[in-house]
Parts: sequence; structure tokens; C-alpha cells
Amino acid sequence: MTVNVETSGLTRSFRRRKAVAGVDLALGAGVYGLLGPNGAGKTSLLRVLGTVIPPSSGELRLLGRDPAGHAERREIRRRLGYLPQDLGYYAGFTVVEFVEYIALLKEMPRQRVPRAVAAAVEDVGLGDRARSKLRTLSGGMLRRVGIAQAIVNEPELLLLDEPTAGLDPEQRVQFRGLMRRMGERATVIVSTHLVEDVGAACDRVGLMSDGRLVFTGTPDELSARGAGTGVGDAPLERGYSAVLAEIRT
Ligand SMILES: Nc1ncnc2c1ncn2[C@@H]1O[C@H](COP(=O)(O)OP(=O)(O)OP(=O)(O)O)[C@@H](O)[C@H]1O
Repeated sequence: MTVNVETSGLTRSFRRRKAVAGVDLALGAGVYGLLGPNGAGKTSLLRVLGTVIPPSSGELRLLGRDPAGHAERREIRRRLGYLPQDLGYYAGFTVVEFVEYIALLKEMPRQRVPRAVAAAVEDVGLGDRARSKLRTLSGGMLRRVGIAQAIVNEPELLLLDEPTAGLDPEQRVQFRGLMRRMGERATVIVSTHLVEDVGAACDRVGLMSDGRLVFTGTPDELSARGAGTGVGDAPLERGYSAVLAEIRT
């Protein structure tokens, strides 16, 4: 297995608060779901893995490279895709213009860009809005533009921060299919509050609390943790609440 994400004792502090507090990961291809309560550190971890902010301490290797070095970081950025929680965009750009702009920032060869942009826009079901200006799109459609810009370079490492927030049920189902397809060859890390996303699309799941990974395993293993004890309407919800209850006592 090619390990695309390797961390050991990874921390990220904001003043005295440790948003990420000693995370160990070794991830190859597949879809890894990141669950956890508000403020658990999911976004901070994804930002570190996306080379948006550096770690405060610990070991970090992405796609076999050390992001602390300028040239290596640039190489990593070419090969990763990142959907932040709040994606900034230019309202006057069309869907195609925006995704193209990101493709060029990622230093994709120019001749590959038009076809890659068209494919990414189709993949998120926005083919019929390709020429629409971003200001005319709904919230869920903008989220899908965000997903398109994250996948346009066929990333080997894809980081998605709450990608399904605002998507309608049909689009969520489509999107899970896309995640599974991407996970066949890439490492996909997806932070979500929707346990259905985890059950349907993730091979493995990590549960964060207070900056730490307090559970890592398969969705079935997380469900099993809640058997007969946890609070929730679905097995994964019960597993989630049982693990959190255990560490809080
Ligand atoms: N730029 C920052 N400056 C100061 N504190 C921050 C910053 N970013 C995150 N934090 C703090 O770090 C902790 C983890 O936040 P983070 O956004 O990573 O959590 P999260 O799991 O993504 O939460 P949510 O589910 O609400 O999105 C929180 O206590 C947050 O207030």
C-alpha cells in the first residue's frame, strides 16, 4: 500500500489551545471519514493536511514528501485537492471559469485543462449550469462547484470539509458514489456530521474529540461500539455517542 498521509504526534495549537493534539495516521487509498463534535479539531487537521497551516509539532509526510520544504510543498499542492469549509470565490466568474482558474493555480498542463474542467463539472452534476455566473447559483450548487475545483486535477489526496452540507438527498447519493470512485486510487479524507455519509461511502472512520483521535476503525466497528448502549436513531449514531460517552467519563 502506498501511504499518502503519514502523521505521528501531529499537533496544531492556536495560542494555548491544542486544536489537534497528537494525531497518528497512516492512510493509503480509500475513503476515510472524520467525525466529531463541533470544535473537535477536524477542520484544523484538514487545514494542516492541506498545507494551509503548518503543524506546531510532530511528524507529517504527504504523498511521500515533507511539506516543510518549499519545493516539496509545491509538489504536494499540485497533487492534492481541498474543499475548505468556507470556499471563497469570485461571484462574477462562471462555473467553468472558476474551476479553470483553480486548475491553472494547480499548474495543470494547459492543454489538459478544458477537458478536465468539463469532466469535473459533469461529475458534480452541473453540466447544465457550466456557463452560469456563481452569483446566480444556490448554496448547494456552490458547494458542488467547490467539489469540482477539488477534484479537477484528479488528486491523489483529496480533503473534503463537510462536502455534503447543503446538498439535497439526490445529490448526496451521487456525491457518495463520486467519493467511492475517487477512493479507488486516491486517499480521500472527508469531515462530516452526517453519519449516513460515513456508512455509505467510507472504508474507515476516525472520531475526533478535543484534538485527539479517540476511535479509528471501520464503520461496522464503530456501530458495534454502540450496541445496546449508545444514544441515537441509527447504529453508527449509537456507536458515535457511546465512544464519546466513554471518554467523557
Ligand atoms: N484560527 C484559529 N484561531 C484560534 N482558534 C482556532 C482557530 N481555528 C480553530 N480554532 C479552535 O480550535 C478548535 C478546533 O476547531 P476546528 O474548527 O478544527 O473544529 P471542528 O471539529 O472542525 O469543528 P466543527 O465541527 O464545528 O466544524 C476549536 O476550539 C476552535 O475554536
